[in-house]
Amino acid sequence: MSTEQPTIIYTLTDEAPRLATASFLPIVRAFAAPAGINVAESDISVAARVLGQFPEALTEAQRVPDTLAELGKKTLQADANIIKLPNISASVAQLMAAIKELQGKGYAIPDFPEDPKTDEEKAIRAKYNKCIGSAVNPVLREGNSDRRAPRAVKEYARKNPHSMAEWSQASRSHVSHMHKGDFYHGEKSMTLDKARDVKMELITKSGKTIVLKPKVSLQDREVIDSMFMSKKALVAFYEKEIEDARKTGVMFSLHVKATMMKVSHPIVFGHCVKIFYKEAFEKHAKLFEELGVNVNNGMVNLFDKLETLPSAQRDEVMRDLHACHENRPELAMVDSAKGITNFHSPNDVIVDASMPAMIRNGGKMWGADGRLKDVKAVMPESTFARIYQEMINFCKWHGAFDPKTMGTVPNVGLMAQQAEEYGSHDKTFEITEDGVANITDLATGEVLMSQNVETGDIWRMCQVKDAPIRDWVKLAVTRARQSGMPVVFWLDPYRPHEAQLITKVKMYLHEHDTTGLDIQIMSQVRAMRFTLERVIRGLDTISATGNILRDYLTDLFPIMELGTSAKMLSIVPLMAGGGMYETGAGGSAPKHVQQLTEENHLRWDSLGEFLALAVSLEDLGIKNKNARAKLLSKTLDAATGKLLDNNKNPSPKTGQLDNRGSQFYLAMYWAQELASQTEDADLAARFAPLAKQLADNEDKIVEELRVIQGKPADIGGYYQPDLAKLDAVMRPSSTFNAALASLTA
Ligand SMILES: NC(=O)C1=CN([C@@H]2O[C@H](COP(=O)(O)OP(=O)(O)OC[C@H]3O[C@@H](n4cnc5c(N)ncnc54)[C@H](OP(=O)(O)O)[C@@H]3O)[C@@H](O)[C@H]2O)C=CC1
Ligand SMILES: O=C(O)CCC(=O)C(=O)O
Ligand SMILES: [Mg+2]
Repeated sequence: MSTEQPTIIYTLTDEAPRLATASFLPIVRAFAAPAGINVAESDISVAARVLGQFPEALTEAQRVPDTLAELGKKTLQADANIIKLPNISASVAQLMAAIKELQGKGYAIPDFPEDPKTDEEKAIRAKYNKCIGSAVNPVLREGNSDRRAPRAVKEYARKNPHSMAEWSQASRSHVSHMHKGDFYHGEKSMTLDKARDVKMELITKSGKTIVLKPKVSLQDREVIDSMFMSKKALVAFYEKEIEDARKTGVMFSLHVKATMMKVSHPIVFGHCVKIFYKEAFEKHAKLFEELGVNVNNGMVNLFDKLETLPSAQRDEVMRDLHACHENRPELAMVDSAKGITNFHSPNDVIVDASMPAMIRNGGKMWGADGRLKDVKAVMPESTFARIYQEMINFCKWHGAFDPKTMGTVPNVGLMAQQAEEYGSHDKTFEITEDGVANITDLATGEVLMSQNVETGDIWRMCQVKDAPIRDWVKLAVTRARQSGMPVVFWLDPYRPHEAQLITKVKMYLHEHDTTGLDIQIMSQVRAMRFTLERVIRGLDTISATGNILRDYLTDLFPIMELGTSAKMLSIVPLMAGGGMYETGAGGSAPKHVQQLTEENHLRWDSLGEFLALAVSLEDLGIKNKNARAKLLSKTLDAATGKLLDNNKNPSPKTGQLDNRGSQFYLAMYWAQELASQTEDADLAARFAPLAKQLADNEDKIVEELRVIQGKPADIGGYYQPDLAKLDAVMRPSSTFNAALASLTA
C-alpha cells in the first residue's frame, strides 16, 4: 500500500453491517481504484476487540493488533477519512457468547469471570470490561455529530410513505419517570476555573475513606457534574409504577440504554426485575446467591443458571417466578412467539430504538398473546423521558405523524472527546456504604462537589471539555446557515449541567455572525412541542442537543419521517480536521443475521453506507484536490438518487431483492453515471464496458441473487464469520463478480 495514496478506512464491524460489507467493499474497491484511492480495512468487531485484549493467550498466527486503539489515534490526524459502520455495543450475554464462539474456534482466551475474586480474575474482567457496552464510539467520535436526512431520502419517504399506526385520543399509553431521587434531581455541576487533577472518594459514615477513582485530569473551563440516583427512590418508584400498571390494566415495559450507559443502566434494569419478581427473589435469595445470579444482565442470566440445577429444584423456582405474575401487570414482549419478555436481556429493549417503535405503533407494544396493547413505558431517569411523553401527548391530540407531509428534524449533537455520559463509564460507581461522595482537588484537598449518598446509590461524574462545546456551537451555526433552518438548543436551565452549557452556548454564539439566523434555547419539553408544531406544518427544525438526546432524537425523528434511522446521513467532522462518516444512525440489527442464516435473505438497507461513502469521497476529493474522487462522489449521489427513484431498496421478504441485489443496482447505476459524464473522458471510457455488462446482464444477475434465497446459509460464525464462507454467501452472483473483476483486470 503506497502511503502517497489517499486512503479511506472502512471499518469491519458486526452482524448485519458486517454481512453487507462483505458484498459492498469489493464494489467500493473496484470503483475507487481508477481514482487512485486506496480503501483500507479496520476490524473493530467485538470479536477482534476481544482477541486484541489477550495476545499472550494466542498463537503468533492468531494474534491481532489493537485496531480500535490504532483507529482512535487516526481520528486525531487531519487526513483521517473513516467510514464507520454500526458495531455491537455488547451486553455481558453477547460478550460471553462471543468468547464461547472464539474459544470453540481454538482461541485460548479466558472465560469471562462473572464474579471475579482473585487478582488474576479481576485483571481478566478489567480487560473484558473494555469490550462491553459503548466501547467503540467514545474512542472514535473525536468530533461532534451532524445527522440528517438528505433531501433525496426525505423526498423518497414523502413519495413512498412507510406505514404509521393510528393514534387514538383514548390511548392509555404513557411514560413514567422518577420525580425525585434520580440523576436529574441530585445533580451538581460546575465549570472549572483552572486545570485540576481530582479524585472521586467516598467518606463513609463509619469514617472510612474509599478512593473510587484516584485521578481524573480536568482541563481549564471544562464542565463537570456529580450526580447520583437513589436506590431507595428507584425501588419505591418501581413498586409504585408496577402496581399502577396492574391496577389500571396497562402493560408494563422498561426502556433503558444499558449499552451506552454500560455501568449505571444494567443496575437500574436489575432493580426493576428484582422488584417485579420480589417474592421469588426473596424466597430463593440464598440459592440465587450461590448460583451467582445477576439479573442486571437480564432474566436470561437467571434462566441460564437454573439450567445447572436438578429439574425438581428448577421447576420449583420457575413455579415461584410464574406465581409472581399473579400480582403483577402484563409484561411487554420482545418476541411473543418465543416467550421473550422485556426483562429477558437489557440490550433487547434499547430506548433510542424501542420508544420510536412504540410511538410509530400508535403507542402500543406486543403482549404475550401476540396482540398490540397500550403500555406504561418506564424510564426511570426523568432528564430525557419527558420528551417521549410530550410526543405522546402530541400524537394523542393531533394523531399520528404523516411521513408524506411532515417536516424534518436534523440533529447537531455534542459528543466529542467523550462528552457527557460517554465519558462516565469509568467514573460510575455503585455505593457500598452510606456516606459522603466527594470530588476533591488532589493538589489542594478542596472539595469541589459533595453529595450525601446511601448504600446502593449509583454515583457518577460526567465531563465535557470546553473545546467540544465551542465546536458544537460552531457546527450548529454552520448547519443553520447551510440549511436555512432554525436551530433549537434543547437545554433545560433548571438542570445544573445544562445551566452551565447555556452560559457557554450564549458566549460562543457571539463568535459567529448569526444575522438572519433563528437560534433559540429551550428546555426539552418546550423544544419538543415547538419542533412538533412545526413538523406537522411541514417545517424543518434543527435540534442541537447533548449526547443522550443526540442518540434519542436521531432514531426518534428518522423513524417517524423515514421508517428507519438507517437512511440517515451521519457525519462526524473530526475536531483535528479529518472526517468520520457513520452509516445510518441505528443499530446493527441482529434479527437480520438470523434471517440470512435461516433463509439466505439480507434485508439490511445499505443506503447509509452509500450516503456515507459519497461524503467521504467528496471530502477526499476536496482535501487532496482529487477531481476523480469528487466525480466519484457526485456520480454516486446520482446513482443513489436513481436507486431510490426506482425503488431498488432491499425488501424484508425472502425471495425478493435483498441487500446484495440493492448493491448490484447501486453499482450498475454508478457505472452508468460514470460512463455518461463528460468531465473525465478517460474515466467514462473505463466504466462504459462495466455499465454495459451490468445492464446487459441485469436479469441474469438478479436471478442469480434470487435463486439462492429460501435456504439456510452458513457463514461459519456469528461474531467471527469465516471469511471464505462469508464471501461465498454474500457474493453469490458469478456474473456480477466477473463484471466487477473486469474493471480492475
Ligand atoms: N453506531 C453504532 O455503532 C450503533 C450501534 N448499535 C448497536 O446495535 C445493536 C442493536 O441495536 P438496536 O438499537 O436494537 O437496533 P437494531 O439494529 O435492532 O435496529 C432496530 C430495527 O431498525 C431497523 N433497521 C436498523 N438498521 C437497518 C438497516 N440498515 N436496514 C434496514 N432496517 C434497519 C430494523 O427493523 P426491521 O426489523 O423492520 O428490519 C431493526 O430491527 C446493539 O448492539 C447496539 O448497541 C446501536 C446504535 C448505533
Ligand atoms: O455508542 C453506542 O453504544 C450506541 C450509539 C448510538 O446508538 C448512536 O450513536 O445512535
Ligand atoms: Mg442511537
